[in-house]
Formats: sequence, structure tokens, C-alpha cells
Amino acid sequence: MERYTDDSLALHTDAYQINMVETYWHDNIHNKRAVFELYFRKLPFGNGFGVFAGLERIIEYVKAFHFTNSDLEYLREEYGYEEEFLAFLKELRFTGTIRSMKEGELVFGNEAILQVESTLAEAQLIETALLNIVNYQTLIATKAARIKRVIGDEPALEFGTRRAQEMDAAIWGTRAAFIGGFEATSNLRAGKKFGIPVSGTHAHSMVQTYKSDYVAMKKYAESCVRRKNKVFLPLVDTYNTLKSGVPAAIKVAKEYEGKLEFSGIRLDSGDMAYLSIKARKMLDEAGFTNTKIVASNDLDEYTILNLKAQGAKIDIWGIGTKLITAFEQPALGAVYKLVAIEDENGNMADTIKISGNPEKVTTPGLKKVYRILNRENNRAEGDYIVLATENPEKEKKIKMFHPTHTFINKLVTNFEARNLHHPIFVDGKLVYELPGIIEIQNNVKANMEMLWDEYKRSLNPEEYPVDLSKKCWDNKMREIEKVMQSVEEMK
Ligand SMILES: Nc1ncnc2c1ncn2[C@@H]1O[C@H](COP(=O)(O)OP(=O)(O)OP(=O)(O)O)[C@@H](O)[C@H]1O
Ligand SMILES: O=P(O)(O)OC[C@H]1O[C@H](OP(=O)(O)OP(=O)(O)O)[C@H](O)[C@@H]1O
Ligand SMILES: O=C(O)c1cccnc1
Repeated sequence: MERYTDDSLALHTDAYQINMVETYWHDNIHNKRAVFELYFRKLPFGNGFGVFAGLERIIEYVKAFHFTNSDLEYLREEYGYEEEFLAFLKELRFTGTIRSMKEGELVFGNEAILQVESTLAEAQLIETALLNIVNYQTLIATKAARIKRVIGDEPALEFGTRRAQEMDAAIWGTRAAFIGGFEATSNLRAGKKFGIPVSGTHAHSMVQTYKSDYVAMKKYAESCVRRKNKVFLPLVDTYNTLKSGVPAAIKVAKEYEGKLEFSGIRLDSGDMAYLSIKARKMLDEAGFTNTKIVASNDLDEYTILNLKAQGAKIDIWGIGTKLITAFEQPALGAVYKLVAIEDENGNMADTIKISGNPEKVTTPGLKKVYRILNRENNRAEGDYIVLATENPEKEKKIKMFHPTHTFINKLVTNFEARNLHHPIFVDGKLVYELPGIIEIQNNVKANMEMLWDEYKRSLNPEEYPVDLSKKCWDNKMREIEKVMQSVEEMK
């Protein structure tokens, strides 16, 4: 039984966020300006690039952000937060600024995908949901782009709803897969909600229901004929692919010649290299040279690459479980870190988090992220993180150097510095117009064109440079030094 109406996402957060905000509120610092950056440290799947997805849902979430009466009642009844604090929460809306990369932008480790500049309380309360959204959607968009790189121009269909980590993951994962380059989904709700093309065949159960490939396919053909697109794409592996399934499909297609579109057959088990080659021959000999072969069953980029190497005659790929669950690596690991906060005098002061693990040391200050594009070949030289006060768009040459191994460096001239952050909310107002889903997918394709092949290969790609400007790097070193000193003084 539902005890409180589930009517908002404001409590879709960790309890510690409310605890921190309560502390700040008591201390009257909840309205201090703060800047948080959202980024991941390491690309997933050993891939050379990531594909950002999640902004659309973030916008939905931030726009609607407020505590409802049932949220407040729950906090009051179950945890006894004081009335005045609850009254403060009741009035709370997001009034800050969010800058973000566009969905479909290629993204790399240690660069801010998104920045939140707002009151400390607001920034803190939205952290968990923002990470929840970006971590999943970016992971799936990246996996999809990785699989699609192996597939090439052949269509890739998303089949994962039944295996996804519940309904939200199926829907938003499907959208992320489309952003990453998939052509269609089997999920009708995703088609309806996002305008993604939907495609579908049929299951083994239909053949089992009629107890015969031929009878099931004939009945199926009868209903296909009545449909607008007349697509006939039967599953051929229920009993015996080459002896029963494919011959039945050919027989029915001949009986209905001119009345339906025999667009393909689907293979879902067995040796798919062998079966696809044999089935192709049978279809061609029957005159169905344009009929495609769809393959599904536990596919991922590794199996697909292997099937292609074996000369499999597969034209369309149906991919479910391993895509939608990011089977190989189920979490991205993006974090949300405070990089600047208002000081006692009302000025913004940079902050840093030091860690025993050098990879976890944050880069302080409000920053901008630029993609440096070589004007001669329109390829990316790398990403360049600068302090907010810098403007590489106006510089003639920049020195890009590895932030850890600083001796690895290059001087870049004749470049375009493209700011990757766009204002999404300004002072609480949505100022960004969301592009359509097809436009986002096309942007990914265009962005990929700007990346050298060595960053795009699926096995052991080169590390794409994500560098700090000299000023940004110096600032980081200064902040590290300051913290070290204050730790020494505390001893
Ligand atoms: N020629 C091939 N080379 C490499 N892997 C293949 C080849 N053919 C099929 N596979 C893969 O091998 C795995 C096992 O296939 P198999 O048909 O045995 O699946 P299954 O899960 O036992 O079948 P079902 O889903 O009907 O229970 C699947 O992941 C499939 O994608
Ligand atoms: O394997 P995936 O990449 O997730 O693709 C989706 C799978 O879902 C369907 O079958 P289901 O797995 O439900 O049943 P099966 O085990 O009989 O194939 C379909 O036939 C695919 O095999
Ligand atoms: O349409 C299909 O063939 C399909 C859809 C979902 C899962 N497996 C297959």
C-alpha cells in the first residue's frame, strides 16, 4: 500500500543531501553561491570516447523541482524535521544557472559535462538525480555508439526492454541507444514518447501456438497484408532453421507475392555465421535477393565483430540485454564536485578536494571546456579546459600539455576553439531549446567525423587529450599547495 502519494521527484535524492542542507540552513549559509561540476574520470568499456545523454530528462527534472505536500509530510512524520526548515523546503525552487554540453556531444574523462552554479542548497539537492540520469544515459549512449561503430551502416535495432533494469531504464535507455546511433527500437512507448522509429518481428511462442512454421507464418502473413507497411519478417529458428523455418518463410512469401513486403527473416539461435550464409543462399536462389537477414540473441560488439570476421551474411542486428544493461560495465562513475564557493566577503573562492589517489584530486575554479579543432583538417586536437576568465577563442596559438606528464605537449595554431558548454537554465529560467532526437543523433555522427580514427577503434584506443590551460593548471597547483600548508599547520 502506498503510504504517501508519489507525486514528485524532489526526494529522489540521498538523505545526506537533506541533512547537509539542514546544516547549511541552520548555519544560514544555504544561500551562498556555489559551483559544482559533473564529470566522469574514466571512459567506460575501454572506449576512446563517450557520448553524452541525459540533458532532456535533467531539464524535465529541474523544471519541475519542488517539494510537494506529501514530500514534506513524509519528512515531518518519519524524520521530524523542524517546521521552519520544512517551510524553507516548501518554497525552494531551482533559481540557479546550469551550463551543459549538448546531448550527443562526445565527452572524455575529467572534463565537466555540466556545471551547476546556484545556491549551495539547490545545487546539493539536485546532485543525486543529476548523477543518476547522466550516469545511466551516457553509459548506454556510449555503449550504443561503440556497438554501432562495429556494425557500420547496417541497421541496429534496440531489443532490450525485457532485460532492462526496470521501466525507466528501458525507456530512457532506448532513447540513449538511439542517440548513440541505433536506427530503431522494439519499444512502442519509446516510439510514442520520443518519436523513435519502432520495428518488430514475432516470437517463438507464435510458431509454438500454431505448432508449425508454415501455418504460423501464413497466419502472420494474413495480418501483415492488412498492415499499412505490409512488412513480413518471420522468425525462422523455432524448430529447424534450414529445414523448416527458411523454407516455410519462402513458401509463404511466394504465396503472397505482390501482396506483402518480404523484408527479412530473423535468426535467433545456433551458429549464426553458418546459418546466415546458408539462409542467404536459399533466399537468393528463391529470387528474394533483397530480403534481409536479421540476427538477434545475446549480441554485443565482440560477437558482432566475430560474426563479421566469419563472413556472416547478416544485414540487420537486434541487440538487447548487453546494450540496455551495459552488461560489461554497469556503471559509469560520474561524480559531482564543488569547485568554487562564496567566501565570507561575498567573493567566489576556488575549492579543491585532495585525495591520496591523484586521479581523484579535483580541478578548482569555475572553468570552460573547449574543443580545439584544427582548421586545416577539421579534426579535434583535444579538449582544453580554461578558467572562466580566459578566452582561447581569441588566442592565436595555445600550448596544450598533458596535465600529469607535462613534458608531453604541443603548440597548436590555426585552430577553432569551440565552447562545449551551453546555457540551459539562467537564474532559474530555462533558456535552452531542446533539439529533436534525430538532430541529436545526427550531431553525434558529425561530432564523430571530427575525431581521428585512433580514438574511435574499439580495442586499445589512443587516449584523447583533455588538457588544462597553464593558468588553470597553475591555479590547481596553488590550491594544492594551500591545502598542504593548512594541513601542516594543523599538525
Ligand atoms: N558463429 C558464431 N560465432 C560466434 N558466436 C556466435 C556464433 N553464432 C552464434 N553466436 C553467439 O553464441 C551465443 C550462444 O548461441 P546459442 O544459439 O547457443 O544461444 P542460446 O542462448 O543457447 O540459444 P537460445 O537463446 O535459443 O537459448 C550467442 O551469444 C550467439 O550470439
Ligand atoms: O538476446 P538479446 O540481445 O537480449 O535480444 C533480445 C532477445 O529477446 C528475445 O528472446 P528472449 O531472450 O526473450 O528468449 P530466448 O532466450 O528464447 O531467445 C529475442 O528473441 C532475443 O533473443
Ligand atoms: O521484434 C523482435 O524481433 C524482438 C523484440 C524484442 C525482443 N526480441 C525480439
